[in-house]
Amino acid sequence: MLSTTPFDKTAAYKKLKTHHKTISQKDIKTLFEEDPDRFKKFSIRLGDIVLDYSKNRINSRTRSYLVQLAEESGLADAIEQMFSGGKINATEGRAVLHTALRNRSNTPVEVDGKDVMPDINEVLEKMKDFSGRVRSGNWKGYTGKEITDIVNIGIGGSDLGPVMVTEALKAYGKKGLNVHFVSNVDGTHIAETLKPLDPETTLFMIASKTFTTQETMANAVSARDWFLEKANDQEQVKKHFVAISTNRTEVEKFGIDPENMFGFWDWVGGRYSLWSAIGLSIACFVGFQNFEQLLAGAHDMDKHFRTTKFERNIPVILALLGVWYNNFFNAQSHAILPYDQYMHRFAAYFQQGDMESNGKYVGRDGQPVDYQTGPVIWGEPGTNGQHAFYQLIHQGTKLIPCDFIAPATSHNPLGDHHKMLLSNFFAQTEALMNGKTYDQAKAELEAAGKKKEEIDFLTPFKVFTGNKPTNSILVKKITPKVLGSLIAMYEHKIFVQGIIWNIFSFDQWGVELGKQLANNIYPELQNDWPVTSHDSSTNGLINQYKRWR
Ligand SMILES: O=P(O)(O)OC[C@H]1O[C@@](O)(CO)[C@@H](O)[C@@H]1O
Repeated sequence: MLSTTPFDKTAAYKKLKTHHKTISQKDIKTLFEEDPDRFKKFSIRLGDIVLDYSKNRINSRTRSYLVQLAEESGLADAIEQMFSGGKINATEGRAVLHTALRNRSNTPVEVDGKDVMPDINEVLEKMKDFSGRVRSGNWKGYTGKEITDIVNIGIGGSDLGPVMVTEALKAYGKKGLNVHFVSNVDGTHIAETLKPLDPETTLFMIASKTFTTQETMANAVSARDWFLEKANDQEQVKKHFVAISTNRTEVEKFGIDPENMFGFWDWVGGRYSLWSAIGLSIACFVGFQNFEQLLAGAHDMDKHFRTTKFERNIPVILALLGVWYNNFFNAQSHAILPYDQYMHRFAAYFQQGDMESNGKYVGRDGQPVDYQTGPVIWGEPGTNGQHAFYQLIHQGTKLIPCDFIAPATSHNPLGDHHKMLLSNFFAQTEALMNGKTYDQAKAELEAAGKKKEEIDFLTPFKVFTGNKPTNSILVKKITPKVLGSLIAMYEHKIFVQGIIWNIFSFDQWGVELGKQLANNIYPELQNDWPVTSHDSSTNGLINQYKRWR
């Protein structure tokens, strides 16, 4: 198990506490006035990605103390333990090796003394063959027709990654091959999805690491019923159902041909699994070569993360800035704002990635921590967010550090749209930093010819305090490779923060209690008798439901 000094017991923490008192007296605009060359000092270029973190409440001293915090937290060892298959998921006794799934260097990675790369490559070959057959039309349905629609049935990490990536890479999708995603146990989700589809040309991918998740199994049974209603022959299931899981026994019990099973391993966390066979819908949609580019991009970021000194290390810098605001400025959330409509599910993906990893209150020593851990992650694409919640980010009372992400080139170069989009991308971080002073607001109202009493009344509402921290991540274009690097960048940011907060980032015991209680209530809903087994609120709600249904 990793031995690290608890966060608030490090020497760096004490230095940062003292430093915070002085640096927080200066706003970011002043820091730029003192050192106009900040962009050069506080930006990092990695291939087609530039991270500009100069619009933050930091100077070189802040950065050096934050880097010291990372060093004191044992980060260097922790990184090596992860990449080399150490069982750092201690409460489940597992390694954490999503990095092996995209280890395009193919260097050996051992788990329990066995190199896992041959198994990984075998599954990749199977994915390549299968996706090639589906895309070429060689995989036929039970009436001999080609597949036109793929339905991925899964939830959490067995859904969010494929959804996000197939949306972000829609420009690479194969015409005539549609992907759909069913996750919610709410019957509406599968009912609405299947309405326009034809069982003869629909292929279901049942994606579930455990193959026991209630929502996924319920949806899988309903999908099979829908299919058999028309096919009316159990024998035909194997032409329209494949399974993606670690649980062969449950896959066979469901009735899916083991030949049609794409396996992965317990050292792949659900929220880190899109690189595994869980990415089969991605490979079918964008083609296996583009899926390999996605892996290659992530591998580039892995190599950067594993070999670059912390002050020039993109995931480490992002993680340390997050700790700076989370733990020294009491920011409760972090916004991810992609200025790219195809990336509209990117923030949602990292709601699970970040909050299921670092939404923990018990430290690695088994004791409750006495400091803040994982932030709330949220966000929407720009420019939509500007018309929804930027009011609060600009003039609210809460500090919300934001990551702005944008591609220099669009997949849809239509007129001046992209220039308009990027003008907003550049302007927002400038506005959040500089704000607008009282005198500037007043002068604008005077120039607009407003009367004195109106100016005196309105001016305070038009003042922007500024000094709102942002990171800008500018990429050349959202390609499979760049996207792979961006996803891995945030994965490693999450990892670094978990090490610094001295928590276990790769289990998710917090999702169990709700499931357990739902399993107790579900049988109570099978009849009309009033329930009395819960508190008055739960009893009251269940009994009102029974009266209404
Ligand atoms: O892939 P599966 O085993 O069906 O789990 C689905 C999701 O359920 C969880 O909430 C764990 O129970 C997520 O961690 C996971 O991604």
